[in-house]
Amino acid sequence: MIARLFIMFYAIASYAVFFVSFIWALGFVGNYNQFIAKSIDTGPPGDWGEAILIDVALLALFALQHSVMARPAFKRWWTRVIPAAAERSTYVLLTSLMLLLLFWQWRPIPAPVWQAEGIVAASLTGMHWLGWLIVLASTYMINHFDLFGLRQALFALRGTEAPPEPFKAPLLYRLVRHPLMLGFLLAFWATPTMTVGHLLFAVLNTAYILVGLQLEERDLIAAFGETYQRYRERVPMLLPRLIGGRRPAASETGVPRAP
Ligand SMILES: C[S@@+](CC[C@H](N)C(=O)[O-])C[C@H]1O[C@@H](n2cnc3c(N)ncnc32)[C@H](O)[C@@H]1O
Repeated sequence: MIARLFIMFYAIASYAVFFVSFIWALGFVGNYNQFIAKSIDTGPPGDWGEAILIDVALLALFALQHSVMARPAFKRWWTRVIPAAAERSTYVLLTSLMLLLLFWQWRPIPAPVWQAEGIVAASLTGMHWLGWLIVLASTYMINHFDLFGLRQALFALRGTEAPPEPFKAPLLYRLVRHPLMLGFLLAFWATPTMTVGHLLFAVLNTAYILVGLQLEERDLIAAFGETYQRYRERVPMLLPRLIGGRRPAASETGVPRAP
């Protein structure tokens, strides 16, 4: 019972660290210096070469941890070392710590790339916040409490193991297969003030998201098989179809097409 309570406490503590990193992420990317200690463009402009080297290293470190620890093979090995119920919380905790390190150590390159004014600036700020809203909403469409390890800890507290989450495609997941990542892309790119440092952050994160999604989809196909394959054929990856879209083939729906 003590061990189960400890896992629950660990899951809540990891969630609290995630919460801090998420709030800092909002302030970091949006440059809200009045609320947070350091944002993407704050700090004295230093040497570009050194800044690029450090920023790329920080993002690479985050990408490595975030992708390696998400793979099923790593999880199988890792859950021989730590309790299965604490695996997701550990992932959340280490990811959040990596993000805090990145925000803290990020070197700004504040040279401007674009500066929007008036209605364009307001629209970009609106799209930026829409992106964050999509990120948060998407976690609830999958299962917020499972993604952040709280569900697994709660099951452990009751003395059972959480069953794996089934395939889901509600709401935004009917428009694109990865709304959460689409939200991040909006939040990173839609800004009235784009600097060289911010552009580096947006470009590298976009590349990482595109590579990460290949790995995630490989795992999703292994987990959900034919169901995910059909979903993949029917629903675009990141950009929603604006009008109509392709009619699903009979093989995708199981229902013969009307002539
Ligand atoms: C951080 S979430 C990102 C989900 C998705 N890539 C997105 O951008 O909206 C990653 C987790 O969601 C799960 N996942 C992704 N798509 C799913 C789906 N359609 N149904 C159930 N789980 C899904 C993956 O297995 C993974 O554990």
